[in-house]
Amino acid sequence: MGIVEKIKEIEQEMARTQKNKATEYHLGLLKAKLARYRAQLLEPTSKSSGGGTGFDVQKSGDARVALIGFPSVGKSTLLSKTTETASASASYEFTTLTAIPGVIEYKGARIQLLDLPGIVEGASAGRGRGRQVVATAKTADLIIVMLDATKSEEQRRLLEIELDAVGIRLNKQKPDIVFKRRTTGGITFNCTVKLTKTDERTIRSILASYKLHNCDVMIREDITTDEFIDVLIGTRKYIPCLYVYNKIDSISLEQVDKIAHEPNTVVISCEMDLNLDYLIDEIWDRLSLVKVYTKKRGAHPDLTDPVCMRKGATVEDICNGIHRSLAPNFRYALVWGKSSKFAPHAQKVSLAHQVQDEDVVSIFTK
Ligand SMILES: Nc1nc2c(ncn2[C@@H]2O[C@H](COP(=O)(O)OP(=O)(O)OP(=O)(O)O)[C@@H](O)[C@H]2O)c(=O)[nH]1
Ligand SMILES: [K+]
Ligand SMILES: [Mg+2]
Repeated sequence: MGIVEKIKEIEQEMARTQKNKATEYHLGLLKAKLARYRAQLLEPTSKSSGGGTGFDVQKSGDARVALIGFPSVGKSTLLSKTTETASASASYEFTTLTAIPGVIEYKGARIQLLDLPGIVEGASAGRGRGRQVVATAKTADLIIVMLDATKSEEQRRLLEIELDAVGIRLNKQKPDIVFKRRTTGGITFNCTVKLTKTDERTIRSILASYKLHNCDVMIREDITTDEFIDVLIGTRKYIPCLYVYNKIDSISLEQVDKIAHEPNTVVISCEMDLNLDYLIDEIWDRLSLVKVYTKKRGAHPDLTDPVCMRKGATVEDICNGIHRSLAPNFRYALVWGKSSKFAPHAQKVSLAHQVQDEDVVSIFTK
């Protein structure tokens, strides 16, 4: 029996099994099995079997945003409207057949926007180019799930299922679990909160089913069985997501108003140029970018060419972004701005110092 059939079989068994306290343990085991088969299916061991990798587009700029959606929702139209790159758009489905990168320049950041082919239900299981599309989504810093405002709500859930199947967790934080493999010593299980959605027995049996007999598990959050499996598998990607409803020119004002109030949602019309500036501003926000100005000794800071970094970036990241010879020869840096302890004066800092938006940094080398 192939992996796909095995997956089907487990899914059927799970659907047959009633969800209650008595079956929780059994369902947990099935989930673990399912996750293992899915991982096998999606991460082929030999390169030649293909399918598991995304489109071969070089990452560029400060962050990557991927456009995911069904055919003809307006992905290419959005790329053409917001970047210098033109991507063919047409009323027929599957106009776009490959990944097309464009660049949004905004607040000193260069954001790569990736137009992708439309996907259909079952994309993650290898239908058409769908698998390549969802694999590419995994490389993004932000995913835009693009939807047609004139179509049913169902489309959103279907896309979420496809992304979930390749291990993408949208708008979720990595669960607060520390998991360490050991070579001896058995299983050490610690929990700092009361577990209401899973229990120690289920977790221990999942560990056993993965043949993990020596490890430390520390759980610091009221997690579900699925979340535990996610951390165990370790290849999950936690990516922020914006739901963008296009074509609001074709629905009523009441409908627009209702959609716009959903969380993580932006409503636009590419054709009528509605709300596109707001969308770009939201993209910038969700990427959690910070910009930092560099300053040479004795000179004014260079305000025309900021260095763009992800939130949490350190002085070391800045060094590496400028030139790889910088960090090895680093002596100290001076930082002005929000991250300086002595603001408005400078603070002398080391490589590990975390910068904040709009800081000015001077780097001193040996
Ligand atoms: N009414 C309306 N139509 C739009 C809007 N934006 C795009 N369209 C139309 O929707 C159709 C599909 O647009 P595309 O940009 O090709 O869509 P796509 O998502 O890239 O499609 P695929 O590449 O085939 O997956 C075209 O006929 C566009 O003119 C909009 O804001 N309102
Ligand atoms: K199209
Ligand atoms: Mg297209």
